[in-house]
Amino acid sequence: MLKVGFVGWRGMVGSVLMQRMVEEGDFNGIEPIFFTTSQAGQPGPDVGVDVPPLKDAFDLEALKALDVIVTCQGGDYTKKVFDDLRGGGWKGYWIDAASTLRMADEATIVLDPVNRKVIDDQLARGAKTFVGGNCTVSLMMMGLGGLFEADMVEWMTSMTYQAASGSGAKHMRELLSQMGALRDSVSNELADPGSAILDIDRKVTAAMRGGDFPVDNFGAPLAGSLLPWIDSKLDNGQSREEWKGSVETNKILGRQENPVPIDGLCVRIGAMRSHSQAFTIKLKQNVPLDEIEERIATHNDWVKLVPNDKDATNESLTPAAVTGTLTVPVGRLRKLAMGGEYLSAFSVGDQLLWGAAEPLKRMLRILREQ
Ligand SMILES: NC(=O)C1=CN([C@@H]2O[C@H](COP(=O)(O)OP(=O)(O)OC[C@H]3O[C@@H](n4cnc5c(N)ncnc54)[C@H](OP(=O)(O)O)[C@@H]3O)[C@@H](O)[C@H]2O)C=CC1
Ligand SMILES: N[C@@H](CC(=O)OP(=O)(O)O)C(=O)O
Repeated sequence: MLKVGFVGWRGMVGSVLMQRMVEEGDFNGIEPIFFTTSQAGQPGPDVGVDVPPLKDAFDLEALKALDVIVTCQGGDYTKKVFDDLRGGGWKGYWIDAASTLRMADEATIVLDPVNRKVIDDQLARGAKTFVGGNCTVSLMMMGLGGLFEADMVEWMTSMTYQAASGSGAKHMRELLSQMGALRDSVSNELADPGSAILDIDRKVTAAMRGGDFPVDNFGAPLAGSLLPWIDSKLDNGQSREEWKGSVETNKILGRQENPVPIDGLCVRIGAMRSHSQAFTIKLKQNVPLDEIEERIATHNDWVKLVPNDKDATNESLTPAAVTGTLTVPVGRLRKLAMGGEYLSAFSVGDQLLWGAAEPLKRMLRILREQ
């Protein structure tokens, strides 16, 4: 039986992973051992099978006894532990949600509905390090995988609308606090249907700019606004999140030699945990729309085509509709005014499911099936 260590299981991504593994009976047939950076010795979580008390996540000897380590603890933990473990001769499988190792030669980015062949090839070569992709990248690939599979894409832009959860639990709470503060700033006016909307707007704007508006985590108002920068700045003016769109997509596809150019702007908006993206896709050829739709819809079991009309779009192609589900709707598909090779598309996906936990859960299954 595989001895599998879980680190970061009580964080936001880890909790979603635990929930999905329990739902699908994934703790049966493995020996799970839970680790912590702060609660060693306390009882482990209830996952439907007996588990020992929590072990110290920095105890290299305890980690070395494992066949597989699954970590959702974050990049700092990976940096602290991974090299020492490998340097100490550990040859087990490392499955990680953090970005730290993604672009390392030894690492394979996992998204098996899209790149199962790449994963299998890497396993056959003896690869042991598997990392979940960036959330916007994984969600884009789940939606548009059919176009990449058919090698139809010459280049693509992705303009993102990313949820607060991508920054962590504290940011989700802050977004709600900001929403509450805006509402509270005009509660009297809202109770009076005759109050002037421009007065409401003025007060809300003043509240948003006020010194006591809660911005400790985002550093600026998000509720009632947006933030067109995610992560750090690179020398070429891209944000790191924008850079990942190209390098990670091409690595997932195993196309580092002949990459598809992908670029765009990444924007934080006031959604809770589903990321949305608008795409402009330059096709290699003027392919009819029905063939494009067929390619997209049949690529995997989770992508769902949404007809390009208002009711269907507002019903199915929104964070409100998608959050908490594995469905990745793709809609707003139409040829753009620039010509028959220019396609628009819009997709939405739960950032904690396909964007983070689900690819890791499935990678563990792949290892078990070997
Ligand atoms: N692939 C992707 O797209 C994504 C990847 N990530 C990655 O996952 C990592 C973890 O992210 P996330 O889950 O948001 O991190 P969290 O901050 O929710 O959790 C990280 C750790 O914080 C500790 N912790 C301290 N207090 C609490 C508390 N009250 N509740 C729960 N945990 C607590 C836990 O460690 P302990 O038990 O040891 O104290 C936990 O494992 C990120 O750093 C990132 O690298 C995140 C989002 C998307
Ligand atoms: N950066 C993403 C979330 C994330 O954790 O990405 P990564 O796994 O690439 O660091 C966001 O803010 O929405």
